[in-house]
Order: sequence, then C-alpha cells, then structure tokens
Amino acid sequence: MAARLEFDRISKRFGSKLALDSLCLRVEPGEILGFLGPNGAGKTTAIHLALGFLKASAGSGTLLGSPLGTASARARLGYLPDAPAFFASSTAFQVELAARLNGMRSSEIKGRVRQLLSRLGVESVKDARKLSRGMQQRLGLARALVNEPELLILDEPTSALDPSAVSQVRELLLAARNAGHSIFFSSHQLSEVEQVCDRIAFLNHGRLVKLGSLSELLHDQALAEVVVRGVTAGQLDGLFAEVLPGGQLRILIPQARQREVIERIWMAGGELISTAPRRRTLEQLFAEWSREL
Ligand SMILES: Nc1ncnc2c1ncn2[C@@H]1O[C@H](COP(=O)(O)OP(=O)(O)OP(=O)(O)O)[C@@H](O)[C@H]1O
Repeated sequence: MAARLEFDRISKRFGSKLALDSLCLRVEPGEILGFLGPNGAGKTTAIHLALGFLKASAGSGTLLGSPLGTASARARLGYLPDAPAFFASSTAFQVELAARLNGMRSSEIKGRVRQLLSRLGVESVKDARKLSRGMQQRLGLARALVNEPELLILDEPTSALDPSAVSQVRELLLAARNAGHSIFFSSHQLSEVEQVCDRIAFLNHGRLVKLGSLSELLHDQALAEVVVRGVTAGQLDGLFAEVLPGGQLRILIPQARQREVIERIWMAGGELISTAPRRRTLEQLFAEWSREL
C-alpha cells in the first residue's frame, strides 16, 4: 500500500549545518508514528520538508501520493505547528476557515467545528489571539483535525497541555487512527509516545538511529540482571558489575549475551546465584540512543 508520507534519502543543509542526513522513512496508512530525538536532531526540519515549507538539498519524497511541495495534497492533511498562530479573535472562525480552505461541505462544517471545540475545551474562549500556550495548542489541534485529514502531522502536540487535555488529545488521536487516518508526530512526552504510538522513529544529528514498534525496540535492547559469587569484577572486564554486601556481584548484560557471560563466570570459577530479566524504559533508551552518532 502507498505510504501516506515518504522520505527517500532526504537531506537538508543550512549553510555548513547538515540538519537532515539521508532520511528514509515511511508513514503507513492507519498508523501513529512517533518522531523522537533530542533537541536539534532535525525533527522540525523533516516536518517542514514534508509540508513543503522547505526544499530538500538532496533526495525526494511524497506526501499523500504527490511529490513533496504539491499544494493539492495539503487539503487532505492536518498540521499543528509547534507554535500555532491565530489572526482573528473568534475561535470558531479559525477552525471554520481551515475547514472551508480544505474544501469541506458547508452543511458539515458548523456541527464538526462545534463538536471539536467542545471536545478540546475551547468553545467558550473569547479571543483566540490572547490564549495561553496550552489553549493555543488545543485550538490548533481543532484546526488540524477539522477536515478529518488522511494524514495528521503534529509538532509537539501535547507539550503545553494539562493532564486532562493530554488524555482528551490521546483519545482524539486514537479515534483518528482507528478510523484509518495516519498520524506523524514529534514529541518529547515519552509517556504519551508509549501510550499511542504504533511505531517510533528516533533521529539524532539528522540521522535515523532507530525505527520499530516499541515492543520490538524494548525487546532488542532487553537486559538481564545476573547475580554471582566467587569471581571479582576484574575477572569480568568490560561488564558493568556492582559489588553487593557479602561480596556477591550484580551484573547487567544484554539478554542476548546472557549464556556467553554465564559460561565465562563458570570458567572463572564463579557460581551463579540468580538471573532475572530487566525491563528498560523508553526514557532509558532515549538517553542511550541520544549518545549514538
Ligand atoms: N533555518 C535554519 N537555519 C539554520 N539552521 C537551522 C535552521 N533550522 C534549523 N536549523 C538547525 O538544524 C538543526 C535541526 O533543527 P530542528 O529544529 O529540525 O531540530 P528539532 O529536532 O526539531 O529540535 P527540537 O526538539 O529542539 O525542536 C539544528 O541544529 C538547528 O539549529
């Protein structure tokens, strides 16, 4: 099936800075793809390339089947920028205008706008230009969702939201996904990412470092905790070992190396006390992947 968004070896250079380095990535129909990476990794640059706000220095891509930058594809797209701006006071007008520009039928617009504004808690806002950042984000989301877009691109959609708004947004995103829409969003809110994303793409220094479902990525990186006695840390060089009271050693190793390490301990005259799987969090993986070049 055709990807809703595809980057094919896309690079973007700003002067001497290579912000994006040969990015290959597809957002498939009906999936939520979380786009992660440390500050300055290149996430917003990739999003701006997808939207046609920037031109690639090399490579190509498609948005909803058309080459990046094609204006007609944008009517089937919803976009929430990191700092949404509003130019008129009426909240309903902002969202209605987006619906009209995207070709929605007039008969459908009023009901849809009312429903979204109420769902996102912005129906009684007086002046859209004087909103707090969190309220701007809620209104920006209503604007992005109004035309029931095939692809929703969100730059940090929940960064300024209070916990109840975060869960309302989570429900909206999952409902959109369940209706077959695709969502591509950048975020630093790892608990949100864990709860809604089907797959995760991790970018660092403009390069795609990891891509997969959270369970695959956590499984690949799974650790085992091994407790032994009768050996010293010096005999296990290269392995992280903590000395426990009583002289036992606690060792953390990738699960895939467990057998090899246990054999090494036996060869050195050590005795195995226990082994246990150690689940890692996305936060720990984020910290490790951020160190990868
Ligand atoms: N217009 C520009 N001119 C020069 N450099 C830029 C420009 N836009 C982005 N950059 C640089 O490109 C790199 C990637 O920036 P980008 O904003 O895409 O990162 P990001 O992953 O979205 O970061 P954050 O998580 O902080 O929002 C950074 O080093 C940034 O300074």
